[in-house]
Amino acid sequence: MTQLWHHCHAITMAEGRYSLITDAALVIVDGRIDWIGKADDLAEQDFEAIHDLGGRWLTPGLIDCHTHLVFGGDRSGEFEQRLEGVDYETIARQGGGIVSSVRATRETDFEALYARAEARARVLLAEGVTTLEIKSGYGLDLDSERRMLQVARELGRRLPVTVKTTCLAAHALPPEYAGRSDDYIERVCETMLPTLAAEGWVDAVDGFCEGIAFSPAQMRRVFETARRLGLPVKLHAEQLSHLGGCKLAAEFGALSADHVEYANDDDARAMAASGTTAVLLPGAFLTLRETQLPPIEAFREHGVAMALASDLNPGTSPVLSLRLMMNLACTLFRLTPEEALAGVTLNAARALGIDASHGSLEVGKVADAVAWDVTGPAELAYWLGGQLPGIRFHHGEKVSA
Ligand SMILES: N=CN[C@@H](CCC(=O)O)C(=O)O
Ligand SMILES: [Zn+2]
Repeated sequence: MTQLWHHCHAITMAEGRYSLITDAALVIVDGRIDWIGKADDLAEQDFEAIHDLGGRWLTPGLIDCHTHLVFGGDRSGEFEQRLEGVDYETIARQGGGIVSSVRATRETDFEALYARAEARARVLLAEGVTTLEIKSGYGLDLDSERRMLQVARELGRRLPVTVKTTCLAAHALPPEYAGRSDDYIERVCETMLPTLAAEGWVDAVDGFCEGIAFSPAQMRRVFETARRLGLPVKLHAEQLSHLGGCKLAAEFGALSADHVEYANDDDARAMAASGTTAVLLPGAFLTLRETQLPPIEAFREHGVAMALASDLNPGTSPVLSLRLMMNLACTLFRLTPEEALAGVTLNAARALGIDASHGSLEVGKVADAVAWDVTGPAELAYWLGGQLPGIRFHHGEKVSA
């Protein structure tokens, strides 16, 4: 089907910059952008559908490239503990944290997991998200990890959103492997990843490289397995300390290294050389009251693409707003509003390995877009989250939340 979208100002985000086209028009053919430019330059032609965007500002659809939005239970009790001064690592070492979400998720059946995840996803979609990355990592056994990934895939089937799944079996040590982390990594590499990959549930592989999770050597084993399976990798790296996760990610050509508060100039050089995107997660930074800022200047200096994501999870980032992350990235990390918008569009697409087809309003890319009722692009980072009025398109289809 051939559509005309006109009467708008297009913020294309080509090359990660606004690359603004005022009084723009787009021709959409079968859900992809076939032409984009000044409306005055568009040749006369017939269209099956015409959308007058009423002078709104049109951006690429927002991409949340790091979420754990499938999980059972909640961790509000931990929130109270942290307010009483018990830190995240201590709670994890006491058997709480991720493992408490594992217990709750293992006890939750598919339909209940799906219902809770759908409710969270709908809030993000209402804010303008058109692509979601969703991780496993609260199952930590084959059946529960599979169920999480199946819920993620089902969200992409039932909702107007593109879902990319990531297997995060190397998220934490399950209770039944207490004191035997190498044995668990063996189980992940020899059984869980090959099985879940062969069944088609996995688009990428992730891990948590941290003192309270897995070592660089253990993550190396997981990455070698992912490489053998032909799967791209990403890594929760340098979140609470500097262990060398960013360098390992860069060595394996990872799509992204995420959190990266404790990354340094050397890490930035290595990530720039490997094309690894830095995924900044200000929701976790704020929730944990972290004080170590990610090396933003080093990322800028070495040309490391910076993405932003909600990191929606019950422990470190119980947040239901990607646009709030844009504001926090500006306010806490001093990104510019333009960098923040690139962080949730083209750079987020890079972090998922889909920037050939997503993340900017350019010919050949999917027609995922939002026509915002704002006075200009800076407003998208200015308002602290919440649903701004606008029209959302997914693959060229006008969709409600
Ligand atoms: N750090 C590791 N994983 C999540 C937290 C998971 C949890 O606490 O439930 C994160 O990205 O912050
Ligand atoms: Zn995470």
